Amino acid sequence: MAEASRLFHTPLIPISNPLYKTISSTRFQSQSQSQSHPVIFHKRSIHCPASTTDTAKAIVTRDVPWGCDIDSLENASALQKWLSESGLPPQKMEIQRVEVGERGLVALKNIRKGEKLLFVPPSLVITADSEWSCVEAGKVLKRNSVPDWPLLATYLISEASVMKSSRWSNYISALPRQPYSLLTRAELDRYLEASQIRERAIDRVMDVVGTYNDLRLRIFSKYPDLFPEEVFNIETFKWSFGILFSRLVRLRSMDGRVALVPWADMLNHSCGVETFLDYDKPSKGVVFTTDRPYEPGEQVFISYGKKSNGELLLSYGFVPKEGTNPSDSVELALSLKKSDKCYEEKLEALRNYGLSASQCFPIQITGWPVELMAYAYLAVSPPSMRRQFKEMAAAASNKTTTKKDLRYPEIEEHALQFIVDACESSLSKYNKFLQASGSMDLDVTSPKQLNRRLFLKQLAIDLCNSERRILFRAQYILRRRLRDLRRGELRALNLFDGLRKLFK
Ligand SMILES: C[S@@+](CC[C@H](N)C(=O)[O-])C[C@H]1O[C@@H](n2cnc3c(N)ncnc32)[C@H](O)[C@@H]1O
Repeated sequence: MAEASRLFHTPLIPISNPLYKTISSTRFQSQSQSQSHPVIFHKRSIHCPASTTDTAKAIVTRDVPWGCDIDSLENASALQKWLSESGLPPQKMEIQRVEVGERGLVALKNIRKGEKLLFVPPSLVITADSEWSCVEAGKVLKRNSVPDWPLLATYLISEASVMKSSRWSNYISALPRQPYSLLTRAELDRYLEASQIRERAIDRVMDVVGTYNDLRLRIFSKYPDLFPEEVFNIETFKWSFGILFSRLVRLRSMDGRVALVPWADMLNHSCGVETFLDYDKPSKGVVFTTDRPYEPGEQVFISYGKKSNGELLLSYGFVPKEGTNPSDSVELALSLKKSDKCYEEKLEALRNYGLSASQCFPIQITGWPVELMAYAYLAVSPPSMRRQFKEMAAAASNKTTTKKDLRYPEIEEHALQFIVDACESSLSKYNKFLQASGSMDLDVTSPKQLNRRLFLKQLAIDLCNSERRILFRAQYILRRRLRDLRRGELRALNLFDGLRKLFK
């Protein structure tokens, strides 16, 4: 099984470091649509006293290049040229406009299965140890032990702000100006209303906002010459975090370091391949090994990991075609009923195993986890079964190794019906969203905003359809089980009746 090379579940801020604890209470003021538009800085000097290059001391007098439109190939060609001049060996692929993923790497020659490709040298890889154009800014962040993610996010902004003086300027210019991997709160409310992935997306935005606020409070405000607010602000942080979410990789053979790997990050994801990026010690470069052959003209893919469509949307801003992702799953929320006579007892049992009164379980097209059934048993069990609450809660938790596959025939029908009802209620949200999406207001003034909205709307519809499909399937299987169970009970009843009559 290919392990995900990409790392996007890492907490942005290690909890152990109190300085960078997430501010979970951070409130959003609707960060609004402007988030995704290039931020333009005028005539603001960044005082960069110990910079390595003369030009890095430069005064920022022009607009900062915050990437490009993702369908523009001009910047991608400049990137390709710069990379080969900077030590990237000759490649069997080049950046082209592609059908899947806008820009991607396309085979120029026959590529065999099992062939190693790329060989990006460490000198062309961006890590937390990369040199800063503004040396002093880097020193301040390191002195404050800023973890890798926020450090790299600040690094990207800092390098972008010195434009051509940064050695990464060709790379930064080719990055997308509008990463779709970090949506605004308003967008999440509007488009992800039906999906449970919305909660995770909100947490992610909160983490980014919290991280920025911490950095601002504890570092940026103390060094305004190094980190002027016109440059280091929440809009630019959302941009840089959006880039990190969709492009950062964890290189397992480089001690698990997280890195931006120019060129390699032009590879798009396919659910049909299992190969991923890693550092290759013998060749001293970042490579991947193909798991299928490619002909000239074919787009070459890697795997971003075994992720559901919702997770792919969350981190990368795309949804694979319906039915093409074998790792797809949907979160189904189950809740204890407040009217349950044993509500408090059940809740206590759940809490003892780190669960709560409302819990999500992943459902796949092939089935659901045993923990979901255990939770359903607990939710429907009558007071007479209170002695079993503890074992049910334990089995509902994935943190224990106790017997999971519990069966309580006396309440099985109830438990199955309970899950069917949860599917029903979830499906009605999807149906409502899909019905409403036809009349969704897309009346915006700027064409760029309109593009973004249309794009997000389509993503939301695709996600809804794929999640709904899994729920329909689960509901179908559950209903069949219920029918069989009821038929079995009826047959047993008839048999019992027949025997009674016989003995009369
Ligand atoms: C690591 S980058 C890959 C290069 C990217 N296509 C570019 O032009 O910069 C990841 C981004 O590529 C796009 N992408 C990757 N795989 C995709 C796919 N299977 N379908 C649609 N978009 C994809 C998404 O926008 C994602 O955020």
